[in-house]
Amino acid sequence: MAATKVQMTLTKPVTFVTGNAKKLEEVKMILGQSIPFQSLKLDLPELQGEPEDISREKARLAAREIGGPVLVEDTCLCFNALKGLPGPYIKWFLLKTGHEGLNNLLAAYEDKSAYALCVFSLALGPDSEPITFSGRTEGKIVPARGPNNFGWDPVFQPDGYDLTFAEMQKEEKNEISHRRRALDKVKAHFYEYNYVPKVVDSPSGST
Ligand SMILES: O=P(O)(O)OP(=O)(O)OP(=O)(O)OC[C@H]1O[C@@H](n2cnc3c(O)ncnc32)[C@H](O)[C@@H]1O
Ligand SMILES: [Mg+2]
Repeated sequence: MAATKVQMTLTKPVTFVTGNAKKLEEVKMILGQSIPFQSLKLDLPELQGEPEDISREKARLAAREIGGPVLVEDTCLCFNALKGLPGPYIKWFLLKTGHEGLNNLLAAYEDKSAYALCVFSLALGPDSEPITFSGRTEGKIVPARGPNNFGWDPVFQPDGYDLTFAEMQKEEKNEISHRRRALDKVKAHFYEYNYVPKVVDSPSGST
């Protein structure tokens, strides 16, 4: 028996709202042609709370601003020794204390393990409840290595690699990153609900 699929045609293209050009660059590289989207540079408020709640609220604010379907994301860098902090507050910690300060935060602890967490939220409009998609990459905090052109990339070394995110080729980071893992879920959602026709990643055997 054929499975019934919910069909939700989007009347307007999705707008990815972010104030961060580097995020946008990675989202474009990761999504390629799979999900058509437009982008808008807008600095949304830095909210407090649990990562999913922050991301969801960000989407509500963005959808109100745009009046149509939006995608936003919030990124956390979580230190296990600090029970997940700085987490969603990493932007300010990085800004105020720099890469060295992030290392110093862990000076009193043996455990340097950390994880990068990216939470995307999709809101189909100002009155729709946003849906979240999380991606996580495990690693550790190390003294900065590599080019300093995207946030905390120089101090994050993913598990199983000798390179920090900053030392990796972009393609390599995008294969294993928190952002990639979250976007795989976003893509699956778009395909499942037929927002867009599936043009890539066809399951083997299908045409
Ligand atoms: O407008 P938005 O999308 O919120 O962009 P933002 O720069 O304010 O981003 P966040 O609020 O999510 O804060 C996350 C912080 O972590 C940084 N960041 C985000 N993703 C990163 C990544 O993949 N590698 C390194 N740093 C990253 C980013 O530059 C911020 O300082
Ligand atoms: Mg932000």
